[in-house]
Amino acid sequence: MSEDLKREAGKAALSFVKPGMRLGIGTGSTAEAFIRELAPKVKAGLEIIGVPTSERTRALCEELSVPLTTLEETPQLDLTIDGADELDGRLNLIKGGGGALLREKIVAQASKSMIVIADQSKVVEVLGAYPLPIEVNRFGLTATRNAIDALASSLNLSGEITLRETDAGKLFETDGGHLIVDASFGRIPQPQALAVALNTIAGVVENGLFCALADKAIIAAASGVQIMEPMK
Ligand SMILES: O=C(CO)[C@H](O)[C@H](O)COP(=O)(O)O
Repeated sequence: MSEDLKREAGKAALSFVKPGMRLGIGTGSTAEAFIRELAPKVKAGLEIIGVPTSERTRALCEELSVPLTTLEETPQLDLTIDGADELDGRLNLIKGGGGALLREKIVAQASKSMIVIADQSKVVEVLGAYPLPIEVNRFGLTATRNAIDALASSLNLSGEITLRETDAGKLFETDGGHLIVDASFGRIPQPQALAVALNTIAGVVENGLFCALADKAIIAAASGVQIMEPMK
């Protein structure tokens, strides 16, 4: 997505931010564009308090003087604004490309409402072209991968399951100290069923399928910005 489209999506999201709101603040380059739009409004007097979904987001908010709290101090939030790697017409999402899926899901679940910001290329008919991030415990990694593989087969899904590494070739570690495997299933026709089933595997900490969490998506395209609501 071009920087311009990210900025447009971020700017459009601002119109949903009201004075006094407790905001969940997402992770990723589109969420960062939103934070960069939010910061000057805060400086100009908009009163909000944010809960960041990652250490990366926390650092940017601190740098830009966006006031923060923790989910411990503020366990109920009004609105979360976050990016996504893919979304379908029902606003089921794949998230976790930036590795923050666990905190992102905890924050989204603690929010009365969630708005996704993305560009048109992320809207798909069926989720799964983007590899599904699954956060896993280090202990028993091979057993967990095997269990994910077996579960996928039982749901007629197949594809490579790779352990995420950093550009430097080290294991990618989440803010929670866990690892991520990326499952390239290609198509996930029943995301809710897969999300529930994955979380029955003990070594799975959380998966990147966000179902029935987003209320709206702000989709930026060259032709303009559109608001999507979940298809019934
Ligand atoms: O889920 C995420 C991070 O865990 C991001 O929201 C997702 O990866 C989209 O990122 P970007 O806006 O950079 O494309």
